[in-house]
Amino acid sequence: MAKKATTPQLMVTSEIGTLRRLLVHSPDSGLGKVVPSKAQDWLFEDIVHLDTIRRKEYDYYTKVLLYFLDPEKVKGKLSAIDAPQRKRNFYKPGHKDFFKSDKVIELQWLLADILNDQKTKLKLVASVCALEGVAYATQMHMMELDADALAKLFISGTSDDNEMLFAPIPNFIFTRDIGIVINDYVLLNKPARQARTREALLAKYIFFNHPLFAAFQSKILEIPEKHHHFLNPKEGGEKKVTLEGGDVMVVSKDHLLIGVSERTSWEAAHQAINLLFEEKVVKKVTVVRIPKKRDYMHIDTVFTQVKRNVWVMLGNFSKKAVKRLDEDPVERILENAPKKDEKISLIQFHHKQLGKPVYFDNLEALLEDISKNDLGCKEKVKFIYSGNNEFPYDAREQWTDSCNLLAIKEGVVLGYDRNDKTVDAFKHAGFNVVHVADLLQDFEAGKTSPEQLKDTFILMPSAELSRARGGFHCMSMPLLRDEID
Ligand SMILES: NC(=O)NCCC[C@H](N)C(=O)O
Repeated sequence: MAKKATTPQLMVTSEIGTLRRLLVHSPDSGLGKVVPSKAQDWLFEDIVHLDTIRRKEYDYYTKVLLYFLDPEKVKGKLSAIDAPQRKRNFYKPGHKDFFKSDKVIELQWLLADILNDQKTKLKLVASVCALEGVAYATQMHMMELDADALAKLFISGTSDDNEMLFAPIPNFIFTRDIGIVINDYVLLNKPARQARTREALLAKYIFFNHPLFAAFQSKILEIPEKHHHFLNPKEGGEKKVTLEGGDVMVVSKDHLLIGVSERTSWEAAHQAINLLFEEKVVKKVTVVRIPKKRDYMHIDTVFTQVKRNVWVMLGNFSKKAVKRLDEDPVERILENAPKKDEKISLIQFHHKQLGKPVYFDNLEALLEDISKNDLGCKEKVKFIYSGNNEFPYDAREQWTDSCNLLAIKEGVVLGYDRNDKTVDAFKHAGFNVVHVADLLQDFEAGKTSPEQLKDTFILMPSAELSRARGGFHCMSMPLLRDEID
């Protein structure tokens, strides 16, 4: 793709405008190398079965994305693509039959592209080897590899002759967390966890070197560390500047949400606000502070947007939960005393009145304000709750990403098929629910089309994927969405 003239387009002004272009990464062989003793360090909840996660789960995601964003690649061809003798070659970056879409863009493909340039190759080999403590002789050997083999090695950690040279980066499938497009800017991430450091390095090289982003070089933003941070005696302490894309949501062209969470620090939110206001990227930033908990990780694990007036969220941050505490003083004292970090707090900054922030009491109040005041929505704003807000399904289903949905166009979302109570709540709210396999069959049979779909929850198989602890919002980095009027 590097040498082809592509129309470089980067523009995301909402969470729900029709998706036109995104970055993805399909599960590579590194996921099949996660061992139980490293699963937690590598941020997986369990080990996964590679063939199942690919063939029975993620490949459906690829197909449905292509059907919506780049239909010529798949329309009328699905049974041939999936024929056993084709050995999934369509889905394998580096294979001659790979789908090579410039709408559903595979990161490994972009990485191989930039590695065709000798100077970039030299720099990136040196950087990866320094990061992973690779011996000099191996580094020299890596310089001999061709671009496809090297890209594969950088991601999976394993060479073509099956030698594991360094750890895999199994979380690279969660492309949301490598960077975020805000209007026509790209904000690069600073991962909080060691296991995701190589992802950030590869992403940085791709954004600064791939022709797809050539026109946007001055708009790639890196969050600065604090001045003289290296002199700070508290290494790894509270003041670390870390920010991951799951904590950044572009809810309108003027308004950005930044989560402060297990992964994104106050310090990073602070630096990002200054930078974005300085560059005039947005006019308003709301900081959504959530408890630092593995269950919640990023703000997109507790809420996402479905339509202008519909949101899915976890009931713990609802006004009902807040009100219940207000009405029962004993509970409030008990709730607040031992773990005051357990509540959500919402503070909104306007670039012209930085000293006068606006506070919201609960998540619904903020989301309703966005729907009505940022998006001009006249209809009643609706909230669909994880697990239909019934204990214990609310917590169980949030854990398996009931709140982490990807809007492929307004009202049409992709989510896991295992969150039964949440799906029931969607039905109750008037949404159609369809399994992706049936939907693709209907597309192929011409019974329906992406354009015809409205208010639909597309059920995606999830037994293995959910063990990696992220949903389709996490598995997508939108580059281009239509503006919503
Ligand atoms: N945006 C997201 O919420 N991403 C999910 C990342 C899951 C990954 N296993 C992690 O723990 O970083």
